[in-house]
Amino acid sequence: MLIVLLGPTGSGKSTIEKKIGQSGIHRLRSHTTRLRKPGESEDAYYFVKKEEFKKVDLVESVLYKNSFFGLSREEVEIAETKDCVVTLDWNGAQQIKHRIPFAVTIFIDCPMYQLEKRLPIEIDSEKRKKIMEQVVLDSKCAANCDYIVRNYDGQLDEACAQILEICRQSKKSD
Ligand SMILES: Nc1ncnc2c1ncn2[C@@H]1O[C@H](COP(=O)(O)OP(=O)(O)OP(=O)(O)O)[C@@H](O)[C@H]1O
Ligand SMILES: Nc1nc2c(ncn2[C@@H]2O[C@H](COP(=O)(O)O)[C@@H](O)[C@H]2O)c(=O)[nH]1
Repeated sequence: MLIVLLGPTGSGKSTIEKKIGQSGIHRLRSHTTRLRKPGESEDAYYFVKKEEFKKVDLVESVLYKNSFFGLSREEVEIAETKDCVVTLDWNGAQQIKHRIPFAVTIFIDCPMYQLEKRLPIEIDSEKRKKIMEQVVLDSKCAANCDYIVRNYDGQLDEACAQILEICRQSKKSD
């Protein structure tokens, strides 16, 4: 079973991945050529050089902000026997939907004003404006996802419970 999370920055995708991980949902690890961000955990991705990335057997890949991201066949195969979650952009999610019939896409929804409040305080107004413009673009894919789950402020437990329920129902209908 493979759950693919999508949603704008700050909607809570990594927080949800961690929380549903406590219920036994395994997080798949993507490869990327981007550098590790300060404070980012070492296992957030397989951080690799472009030459190495090109050699990986990938099920899907995208070029995003000058860096490559992709999910390897080896990672996807884990989802054949285990309940798994991965966060992808819309382009990658479409590729996965074509190739992995049991993948379920879930858009994580949050109101704009809450997303803006969740942005780190040090981000200046110019950058905030750009990020929020991208939020509008990223939100357009919601209607094409299999499910939309609200992760409004204070509703993390409810959001995770809904995702676990979707996982249960999807396995039943397989
Ligand atoms: N239900 C919620 N209520 C309040 N705060 C939340 C909730 N869910 C997540 N947050 C907070 O919102 C912030 C952004 O969450 P997170 O990093 O999980 O988002 P994301 O979608 O993974 O973002 P990005 O795409 O930028 O990596 C974090 O500070 C997190 O603690
Ligand atoms: N198509 C894919 N998109 C991916 C993958 N791993 C992450 N992502 C998406 O890339 C951007 C940037 O991520 P960040 O860690 O730099 O914030 C974000 O939209 C992720 O959802 C992947 O394997 N394939």
